[in-house]
Amino acid sequence: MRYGYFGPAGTFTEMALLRLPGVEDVERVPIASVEAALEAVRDGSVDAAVVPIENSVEGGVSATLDALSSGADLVVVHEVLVPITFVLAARAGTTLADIRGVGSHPHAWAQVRHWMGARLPEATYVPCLSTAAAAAGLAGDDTAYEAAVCAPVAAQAHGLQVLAEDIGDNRSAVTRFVLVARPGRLPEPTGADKTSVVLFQADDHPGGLLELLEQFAARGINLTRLESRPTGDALGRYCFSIDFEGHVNDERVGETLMGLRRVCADVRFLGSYPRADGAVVEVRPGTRDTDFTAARAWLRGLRNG
Ligand SMILES: O=C(O)C(=O)Cc1ccccc1
Repeated sequence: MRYGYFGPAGTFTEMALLRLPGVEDVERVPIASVEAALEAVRDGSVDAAVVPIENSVEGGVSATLDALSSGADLVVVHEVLVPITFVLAARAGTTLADIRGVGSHPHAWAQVRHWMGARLPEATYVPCLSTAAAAAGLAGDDTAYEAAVCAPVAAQAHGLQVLAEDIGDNRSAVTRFVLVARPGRLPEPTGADKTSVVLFQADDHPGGLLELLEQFAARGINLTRLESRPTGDALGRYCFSIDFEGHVNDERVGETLMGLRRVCADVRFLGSYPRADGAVVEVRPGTRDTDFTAARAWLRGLRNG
């Protein structure tokens, strides 16, 4: 098996990949952007790819959400949660006073803003493709920045000096990563599963979002993430990217998806997969599989007279 990941080596995404079960037998292929990593899955050059999707501080990773909601269908087959610790790294001999520019990934920069405001208020942010790419840049001598915000492993891998440790504004920051594959066999239901979809509505109308939410509420389904993303067609046109508890094989999830299919112009199914936190889904009274099958049998009886 070949797994692509948002690289180069030393990104937080590589750490997520290393936490996957059976990774010892997997060939790891670093790919410099999320879009290219997902495209490599689509064109078959890798079997699956790991990308960041959601951050407990910054919210959804737009590049991932947008690349999953357009183009050929892909599905999430696994999720991984990684606690994130940032360091400020620089070439040997650099002091805080020498730093004019700081290179990093936009999601990393957003999570160290307060630290930077307090300790390096004059420093300019230099956007880089990833935290590890920012660190790798410092291994050469021609960069528009003197320090990088990256993972401790990336600083170490490039022989950089760590000027400050644990500089994240929120010490309990966690990023959620997903393993994405071409549609095929679904992961088995475990009782602690999540399902992801992107919902497109035909038009903009009062109560449009409520109509979607009602489908979930009526079947006792708890949402774990809800984001609106521009469709790109026109200003004000949005789709909804949603994660919710349950597996597509659960009756209540199947009924919800059918309800959504009726009221949406398009429902893009992004997979059912085991939850990384293992939290068992609490099924509300009246929404168990047996409740749905009994209700269906009752209706069949009515129709048969
Ligand atoms: O740039 C990286 O190392 C990534 O994997 C993306 C990222 C950046 C910041 C927090 C979590 C993931």
